[in-house]
Amino acid sequence: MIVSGGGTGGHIYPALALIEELKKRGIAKNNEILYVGTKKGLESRIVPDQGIHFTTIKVQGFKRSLSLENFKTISEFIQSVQRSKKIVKKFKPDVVIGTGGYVSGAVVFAAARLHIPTIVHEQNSVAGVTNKFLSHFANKVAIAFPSVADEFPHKKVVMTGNPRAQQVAGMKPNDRLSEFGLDATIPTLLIFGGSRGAEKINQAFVEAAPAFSKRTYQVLFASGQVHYDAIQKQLADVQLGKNVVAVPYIQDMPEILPDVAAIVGRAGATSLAEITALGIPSILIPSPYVTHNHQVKNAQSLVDVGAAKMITEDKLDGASLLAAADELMSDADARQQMATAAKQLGVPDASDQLIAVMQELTD
Ligand SMILES: CC(=O)N[C@H]1[C@@H](OP(=O)(O)OP(=O)(O)OC[C@H]2O[C@@H](n3ccc(=O)[nH]c3=O)[C@H](O)[C@@H]2O)O[C@H](CO)[C@@H](O)[C@@H]1O
Repeated sequence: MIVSGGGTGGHIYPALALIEELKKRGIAKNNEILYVGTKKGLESRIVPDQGIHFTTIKVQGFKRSLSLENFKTISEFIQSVQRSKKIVKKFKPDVVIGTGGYVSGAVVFAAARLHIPTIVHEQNSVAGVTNKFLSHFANKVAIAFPSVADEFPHKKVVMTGNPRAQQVAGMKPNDRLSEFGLDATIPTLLIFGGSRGAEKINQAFVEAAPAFSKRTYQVLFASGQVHYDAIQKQLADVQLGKNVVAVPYIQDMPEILPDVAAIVGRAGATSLAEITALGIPSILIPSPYVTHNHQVKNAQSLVDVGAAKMITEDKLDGASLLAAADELMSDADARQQMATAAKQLGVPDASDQLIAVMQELTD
């Protein structure tokens, strides 16, 4: 199998979760799996760390408006398809799966041209540009939100959920918070802005940090790797309480999530798959910088059933973050109700469903 998806964690972790399940069930061995990404994307750090065979191609994203740069991009796309074809011909996979991001565009397109069975996985409630393009060539389009079905060729669509949901659904509380110097018996609020961090959320955290330090609940905050130095400088004059911990990135999120009482974060689709798989109450601050504002739609599906609260980014500052956090962390009953509502949206067998689609194509 060749897997390709990249740029941000939201496209990478579902692929890794699928790979983990395939290996666990003995369907594929490590040397039967190749991950194709880019050097620049987060995948070049995350995937090799997992011991998965990894190779890269060079790809560039399309600009929304027509520009000279686009011609360069088109020529690079053609080159990356050629390079992908070489990789596919050499590895000879039975199936190729794309989980989004520009890199998967080249790889899945190349495989489809070589008549290899292909699947694209769309995590979001609004179709990504790459997946929409690929849906014309791929054999199947696996989705995680029923509402996105209409954006793809009807006959190819299968609702599977997001494999990351199955990976976290089986996790139990295990006191991994102690590794951060926190006490797992005290309710803990996890704050992070998607896989790359979000400046506005980071800023609000810095403003609220002195007040968080006086609360009876704990706060674990991940700034995103690239923002960490700046955050440390800003926190230099703040006397952080023992109950507040700031880190650049949480490497092993599935191990941590069962121990957190609530989450403040973006509304990336893979984060939401985790939140609903485990039933974690959340305050969502959708990124306004994504295609067709899809994070608002992602978030709305949780808000509509009482599983989450939403703060729009323009209303976010230290005071509004603190007020929302205090409200949620002081009301265990409300958290329980939100947790129950969230869990009803979860798809804890998403990997099994996606594997069934793969097997159907390759049998
Ligand atoms: C800005 C952008 O383009 N965002 C998109 C991107 O988000 P992004 O890459 O932020 O994706 P998600 O929020 O969906 O997922 C983030 C993933 O990173 C993990 N994590 C995060 C922080 C950390 O410290 N450690 C860690 O492991 C989370 O547990 C989760 O598995 O892909 C998502 C899925 O297609 C889309 O819905 C988002 O709109």
